[in-house]
Amino acid sequence: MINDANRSPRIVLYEPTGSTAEAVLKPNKAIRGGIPICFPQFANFGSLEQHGFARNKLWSLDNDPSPLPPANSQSTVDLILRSTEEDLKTWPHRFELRIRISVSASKLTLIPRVRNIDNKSFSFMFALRNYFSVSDVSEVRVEGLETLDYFDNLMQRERYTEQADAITFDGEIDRVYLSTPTKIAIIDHEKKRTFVLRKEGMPDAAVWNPWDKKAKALPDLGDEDYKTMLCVDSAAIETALILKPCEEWKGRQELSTVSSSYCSGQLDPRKVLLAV
Ligand SMILES: O=P(O)(O)OC[C@H]1O[C@@H](O)[C@H](O)[C@@H](O)[C@@H]1O
Repeated sequence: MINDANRSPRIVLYEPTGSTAEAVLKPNKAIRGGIPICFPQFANFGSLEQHGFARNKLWSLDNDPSPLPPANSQSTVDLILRSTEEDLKTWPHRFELRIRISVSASKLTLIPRVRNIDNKSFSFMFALRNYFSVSDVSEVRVEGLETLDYFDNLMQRERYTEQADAITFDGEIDRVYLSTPTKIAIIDHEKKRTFVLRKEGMPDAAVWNPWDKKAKALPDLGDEDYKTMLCVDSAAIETALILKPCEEWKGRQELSTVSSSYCSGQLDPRKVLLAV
């Protein structure tokens, strides 16, 4: 961990072959990018602030990530967020939210965990909001969500069934795809690059792009930036996760990229992993 020129703490993960990942720790405001963590609520699906309070908090280094083994390499970091007295006023449940972040030459792995340290059960939603950098969103296809049901947040959360062979983008999108497979591919034709998202414990996938009008209304997004971004989240939204006292929930997400040799229709995890 280092302090930058503005004295903000930064966590930088290094991996021997040269990959890096960096997080800037600033209180009270989520970054429009990276992987903000939505907890204990997704979007406005409840009475808390949009996407819950966790993404706006300053996390700490977690020195006791048990039962995971201690992280003993420069490419892994464990972070923790504990409920504060202030949080308890709006969400009266004592929790520990942990995340292990590991970077390697071929993938970024996130292991989120939530532990109930209260004396009564609680339920929550969870999402890893992945901001993918793409060359041109109107040339991107997302595979793995076809034929699935989704809630359309642009249509008062009405439920629809996806009819397209793959998801493509020509306007604002704000959906939660339900009970998705564990692998989703985000295929960037122009960059000849495919992101492969593999997830466990988070059955849903939210897809968001604000498009031109909403991008203009977002103060922290440039007017044209919607063209080069796409959010595809690993999420548990439709069925809230429930924890009894002392119980812990654990999810897992792996992000990797493969080159353009990975084409539509090859969503076979073994092929994808061997090609990395
Ligand atoms: O601007 P935020 O809080 O990061 O959220 C972006 C969008 O995220 C979507 O998932 C929500 O359904 C939208 O309502 C929201 O506008």
